[in-house]
Amino acid sequence: MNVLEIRDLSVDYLSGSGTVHAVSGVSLDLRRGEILGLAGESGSGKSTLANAVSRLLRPPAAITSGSVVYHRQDGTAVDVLALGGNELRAFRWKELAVVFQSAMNALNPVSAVGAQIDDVLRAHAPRMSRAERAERSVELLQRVGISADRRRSYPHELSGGMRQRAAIAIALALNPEIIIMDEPTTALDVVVQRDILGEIRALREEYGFAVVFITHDLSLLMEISDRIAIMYAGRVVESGTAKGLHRAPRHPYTMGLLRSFPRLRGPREELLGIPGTPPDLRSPPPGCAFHPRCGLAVDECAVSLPVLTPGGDGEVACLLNDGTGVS
Ligand SMILES: Nc1ncnc2c1ncn2[C@@H]1O[C@H](COP(=O)(O)OP(=O)(O)OP(=O)(O)O)[C@@H](O)[C@H]1O
Repeated sequence: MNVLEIRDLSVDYLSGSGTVHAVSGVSLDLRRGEILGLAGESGSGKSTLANAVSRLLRPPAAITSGSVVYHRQDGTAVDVLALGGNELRAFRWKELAVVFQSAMNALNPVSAVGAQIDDVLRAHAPRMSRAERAERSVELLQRVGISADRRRSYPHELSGGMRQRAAIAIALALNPEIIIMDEPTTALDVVVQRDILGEIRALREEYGFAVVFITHDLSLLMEISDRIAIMYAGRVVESGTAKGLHRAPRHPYTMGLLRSFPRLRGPREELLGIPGTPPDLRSPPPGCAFHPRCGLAVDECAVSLPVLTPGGDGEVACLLNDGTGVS
């Protein structure tokens, strides 16, 4: 059962030096209660996609095609891109909340964290009494591992990990169905990062929300996600279960990403990385955008744009995917 359906979504940035095709024809499903990881190098369009879905895009960004449909528990479908005014305000927080990379930027520096939860509740749950809001703020902070007495702390008085936890508590305030997390742990050290990943999974079990978790670190995504979609140059090039992608990646780019990050568990391996740099999205290479960097490319890769076709336990867009995997 899908909670969100993205179809053929394209987003451009209109700039003086040319149009940046940041997201091109992306179709993705988010299932109710799952953690969907979105991976890809910097500039692959992950944040643009997330911002389009959460309606946070600002000019010069423009959605040039596609649709985003949100399915409520009661069966009604919401055309997210058509929401405006009060409907959009209600959609954010109540149905979809976002946690950004830098909690310092997302949190209000001049307001205590408890008060910030209170603000969200006051704006979006007007029937709650002051006492109920205070109780809920403490409960949420405690739930993410922040003691009740820290509710009067300002963001700068908290560690990076605590700030990120506070941002998660605020996102949880109205019990949304979807939480989008854009690099929520990137700035944190590995131990804190792992604690928070564990916490997110536990919260998901408890509250049942679905998560879109964005990071460039594929090995980290393997730890937390149920399914993963890999983006390259604005397109999804492979998707599958975390287990499937880990065991048998099919797209040469996925293989490269897997070799680019140290695994959080398991034996040490040599990190190889991916040669070359991501393409300029004002004029991406013809055919498969990855072909100039791909060690397995054949002549046709420079000509034909591969479409997503079933592969492994998901889909892959690679001409070399013949159903048995690239070897
Ligand atoms: N305001 C903007 N104006 C023009 N181009 C932009 C703007 N914002 C992003 N882009 C371009 O859009 C493309 C996608 O960027 P986006 O931030 O979505 O990628 P990302 O995968 O989230 O990268 P990162 O991990 O660095 O956040 C990049 O080529 C980027 O340079």
